[in-house]
Amino acid sequence: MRRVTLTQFLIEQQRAGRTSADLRLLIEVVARAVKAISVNVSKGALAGVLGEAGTDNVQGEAQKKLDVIANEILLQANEWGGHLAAMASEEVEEVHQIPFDYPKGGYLLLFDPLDGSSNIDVNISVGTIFSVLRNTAAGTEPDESAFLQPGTEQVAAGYALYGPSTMLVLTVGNGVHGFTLDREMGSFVYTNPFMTVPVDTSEYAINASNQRFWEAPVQRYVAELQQGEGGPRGRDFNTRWVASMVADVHRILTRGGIFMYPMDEKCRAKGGKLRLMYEANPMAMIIEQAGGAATTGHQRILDVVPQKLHQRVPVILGSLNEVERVAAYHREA
Ligand SMILES: O=P(O)(O)OC[C@H]1O[C@](O)(COP(=O)(O)O)[C@@H](O)[C@@H]1O
Ligand SMILES: [Mg+2]
Ligand SMILES: [Mg+2]
Repeated sequence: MRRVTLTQFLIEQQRAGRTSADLRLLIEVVARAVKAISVNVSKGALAGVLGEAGTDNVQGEAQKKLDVIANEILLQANEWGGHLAAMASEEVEEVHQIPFDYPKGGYLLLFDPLDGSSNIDVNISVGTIFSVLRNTAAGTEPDESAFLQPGTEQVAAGYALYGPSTMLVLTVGNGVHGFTLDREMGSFVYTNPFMTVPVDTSEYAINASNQRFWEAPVQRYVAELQQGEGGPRGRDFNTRWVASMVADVHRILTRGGIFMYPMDEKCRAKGGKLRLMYEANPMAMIIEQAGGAATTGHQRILDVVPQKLHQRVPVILGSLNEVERVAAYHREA
């Protein structure tokens, strides 16, 4: 099979009028930053990048060294790129402006620089998640309100998975495409065209230790799965929980499944666990582009009108028929 690189794939998307030259170049800059993060992640203790950074982020979470390193790599690479009006990151409270003397562009980039932080020190797959919006705000320094666009307004979304191999999975609104990093060549090679999520599945992902905090619809749904063949579902279900959203979602994109971080009594005050703008929205766009579905339980995630940059939402996504069943249980409740 002819080896196609990410650059060639994006040029073909541009020729087909699916991306602008600026968006193509922006994605290339993100891909370069991902390669640098991948080098740091794969070096681990050899590069002294494991452990706590000794600082907290806007979420009040203790930052890992790699959270800070990955954030710096993405900020620096994209500041210089010339395709952005501004950026937002899980690790930075305010909107990150492009330095005044740097060229600016028409896009807004949002990212979770290191997803699955609790797995860094135990050498389990982690990732990076990103989302791209158009800058609709007038003026040179977009503020938070410029970013508060529903997920339907995303022009691109993607994630990097730092696992046994490093992969980049993205959509520009024309299906979902996977690329594997060829470390010798130093480039991403097109390995997974048009990834799709099977509509049915027998595999679910949820942090079961939160069961006592779940709402009735999720209690009911998971109880039925656990009853297996002898229960109302009439077949057995298996479970997986990596606790790195990127890794759990990648498994679902590869072989199907349902991922749930629903509303529960533990995270109700915060509105949920996962962040809308740089975790839920990009993953929802990818899953929908792959034929799956993504809901808060009560609403399609991509239709949520954001109120705050670091807002959290319940997330239920994956194989269409299972996600619709969970949404139906919420309607019935
Ligand atoms: O520790 P828990 O409750 O299982 O939560 C795991 C979830 O938290 C996250 O690690 C949150 O993301 P960050 O690591 O980027 O903060 C998700 O990747 C994952 O799905
Ligand atoms: Mg995350
Ligand atoms: Mg993170």
